[in-house]
Formats: sequence, structure tokens, C-alpha cells
Amino acid sequence: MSALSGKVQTVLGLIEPDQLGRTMTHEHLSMTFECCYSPPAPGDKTVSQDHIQMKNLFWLKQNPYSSHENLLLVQETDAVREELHEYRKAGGGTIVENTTQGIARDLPCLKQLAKDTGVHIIGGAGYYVDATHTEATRKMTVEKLTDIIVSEVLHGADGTEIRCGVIGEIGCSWPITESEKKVLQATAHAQTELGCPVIIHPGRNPRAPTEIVRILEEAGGDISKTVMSHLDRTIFDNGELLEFANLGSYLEYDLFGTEMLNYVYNLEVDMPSDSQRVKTLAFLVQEGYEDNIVIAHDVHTKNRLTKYGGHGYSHILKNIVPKMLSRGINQTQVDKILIDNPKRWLTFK
Ligand SMILES: CC(=O)NCCS(=O)(=O)O
Repeated sequence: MSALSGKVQTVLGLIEPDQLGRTMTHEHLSMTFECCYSPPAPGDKTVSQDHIQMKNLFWLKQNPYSSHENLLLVQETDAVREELHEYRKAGGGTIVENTTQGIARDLPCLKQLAKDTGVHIIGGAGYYVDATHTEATRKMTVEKLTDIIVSEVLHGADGTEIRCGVIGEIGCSWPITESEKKVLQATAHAQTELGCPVIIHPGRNPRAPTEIVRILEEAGGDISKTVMSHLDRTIFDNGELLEFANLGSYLEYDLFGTEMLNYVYNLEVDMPSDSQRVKTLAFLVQEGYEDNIVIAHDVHTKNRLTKYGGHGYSHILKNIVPKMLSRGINQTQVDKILIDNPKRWLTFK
């Protein structure tokens, strides 16, 4: 048994699982998303270059990835600190901060935010999508990648002694690239060694989550300790969703607060509304998957912060929970989704 066994690892050290409280399993507190900038439509060039201001907030909500300024959450630490105080007041306990290598992970910033606000913050080990892999990363063997991920959990990451408490979000494109496949295999090997939680960012195709589970399983990964993120924009057919749910991972609906007409990364996708998300959660609960659901907002751009008219990190606690309760999900099931499931997932074996 390792020293981590039965514990949860935050950026401030090990804690008992019962200390976590209500947990958002997929957020970002500091990162850059410039890797995923999407040029604006020709007629929108001027507004896309404007500073963020009241009159362009609706445009930004519809086109969050077409403004360079909007992609720099890294510049908003003071606003994020305020929001974390608010999150505590709203009854929040923990945030899993999924920023990995490639999107400017900043563990010292997370550590300071945890100290300043009392929110438990859990950092993420590993690599985001291929587009952010360095040439050196692409050349690494699975063994080397495994060593790095294990070390980020056991000893600290980015030249610090701040240790990660989950692996991920591990980024995958569609189709999955060779480099991403190696990272997935390394993730599974590291998970076998550490008994730790894993969280995956799947590519934007309904087949992506199943393909990833297959790769992880073949490499010895523990699917019952793995979260599949972003299902809101990935699987739309209820039959396909149940088939995927049957594979045994945690099912994460983590884009609460995101409502847009055109999802620029895959125009085939109709991004659901929050009401539709709650309906899907109620469906999964009714089908017996209440022990597998986790939820979050995945704040990753400035316009999602309350400072810029967004929903912030407390939207689920303040607005979505009452909606869940009014749509057939009872308090015990809400507590499983916000407390018990994250706790089970985050506790090292
Ligand atoms: C930071 C991140 O990966 N967010 C997910 C954005 S997506 O549009 O759902 O892929």
C-alpha cells in the first residue's frame, strides 16, 4: 500500500476524502487556450479584435474562441480568487483543475489560490491534445511518458514540489493521433502504478469515448477510476450513450453554462442548453447510472467568469441543482453527483 492509498492529493498536500465536500470535477483556474483559436467570420474581424466590453458580450458568448483576449484566463487570477470565495459561500468544497502540459498549467498559482480561499484544489498531470505536444514529447517512448506522469504525481510538476492528484485532462483529437495514443497508454501504465484517478478530454466524435476506453483498457487502465469528459458535445443519441455508459467510466457533463448556436470546432454539433443537460442527467439517473455521473462548468475562457457577465464557478450550485431537483433527481442523487462520486473517483486505491 502506498502513502497515497485511501487519500486525496491536493496542491496543498494529502487530505481525507471526507474533507472534499461538493466538488466540480472539471474546471480551469489559470490557463491559455490560444492553441484552439478559431479565426472569426470575415464580417466579425473588428469585434473579434475589440477589448472585451459590455456591447460585445453576446458576440463573445457565441464566438468565444475567435477573440485572442478571451483565451487568456491566465490574466484573471484576481477575478478567479473572488469567484472561489463565492464558490465557498455557495457551499462548494473542491475544484479539480484539469490544466495539463500544453495549455500553461500553473501549479504555484493554484497553490496560492487554495491558500487564499480555502477551496481544495487538485492539479492535473499529463498532456493536452496533440496540437500542443512539443517535438520532444512526440518523440518520447511510452515508458518515458509514464515516468514523467508518475513523477508529476509523486514528486511534483513543472520544476516545483507541487504534486498532481489526477492524471488529466488527457487531450485527444479525432481521429486520435499517434502521440496521443502513446500518452493514453502511458496514462494507463501510470494509473496501474499509482491507483490514481484519470480524466480524459475526448475528440469531437461520438465514437471517440469508446475508442479511448478501448486503448486504456488494452494498456491495463482502470476504467472504473476514469472520467470521460465533455459528453455534452460528444454523444447525442440516448442508445449510444447507454452503450457507452455500460463500459463503466464516470460520465461527465461539464459544459454547464455554455449555450451557443454554432459550435465552431464541429459545426455538425448542436450544443445542448442547460435544460437539455439536466434532462440527460435525469435520463441517466432513471437508467440506473446515478453512481457514475459527475458535473462541472469547464470554465476555460474569460467570458465564462462573472466579471464578464458569465455564469462563473457557482452556477451549478446556485442554479442547476434546483433545476435538477425540479426534474426528478432527488437530493440523495444530487449528493451522489456532487459529493460521493467525485470522492470515490479522487481517492487513491
Ligand atoms: C479546456 C478544454 O479542453 N475545454 C473543452 C472545450 S470543448 O469545446 O468541449 O472541446
